[in-house]
Amino acid sequence: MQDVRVKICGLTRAEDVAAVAAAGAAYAGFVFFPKSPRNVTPEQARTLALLAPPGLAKVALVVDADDATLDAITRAVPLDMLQLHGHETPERVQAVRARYGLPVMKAVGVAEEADLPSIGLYAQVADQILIDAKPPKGADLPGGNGLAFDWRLIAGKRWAKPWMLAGGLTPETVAEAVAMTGARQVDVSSGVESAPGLKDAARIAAFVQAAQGARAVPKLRG
Ligand SMILES: O=C(O)c1ccccc1NCC(=O)[C@H](O)[C@H](O)COP(=O)(O)O
Repeated sequence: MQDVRVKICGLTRAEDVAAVAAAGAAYAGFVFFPKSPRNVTPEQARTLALLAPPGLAKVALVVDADDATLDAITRAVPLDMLQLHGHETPERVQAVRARYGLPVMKAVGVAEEADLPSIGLYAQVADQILIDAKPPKGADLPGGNGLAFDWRLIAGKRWAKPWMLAGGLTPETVAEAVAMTGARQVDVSSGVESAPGLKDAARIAAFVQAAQGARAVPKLRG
């Protein structure tokens, strides 16, 4: 069975890229959201992306970004994927895929059973789905809040596209999350930081090691 693939999101410094590459993560995420402590400009992201070794996929995370914003990001940064983390409609997902020719991962927030149909809906149009915890009402950030959802909601579920589990994961919990949900890909931000926006190389290494050592044992639901 293949290793669980890991995405470390919200890199802001050259040493973060080095730590993510050294740990063996599959994806490096850059956040373009001014209110975030992890926000980077297209120029900063370009500098960081150019440090990534071959095999480390560079992902730009945007929130309800218009074409002008995406034009600026995609022109500046060598990217492998776009992550749409706002209220983008399925039509907008299709339009972004067509305009930029990059795979698109759509984030879907989950807090209860009623949130699950959206995953199937977006799986029809996106290349990947990020299944994340729904942000609390009034939160400043639509993601990256370090909050987990009840993993039992998705245990044993299958979707038509590859998906990634996110939300409040840590080096200490990721193995249990993988075992419970059957995730083959996981995404983390707060759980590998020493302070908001400050990535911790030791926690990144511990997270990747724990994720890759985990084995999915999904419980099938009736
Ligand atoms: O990380 C941010 O600051 C952020 C800002 C705006 C939208 C999304 C954001 N992060 C989303 C991510 O991809 C996170 O990795 C994911 O939500 C999990 O975050 P965490 O619970 O902190 O591990």
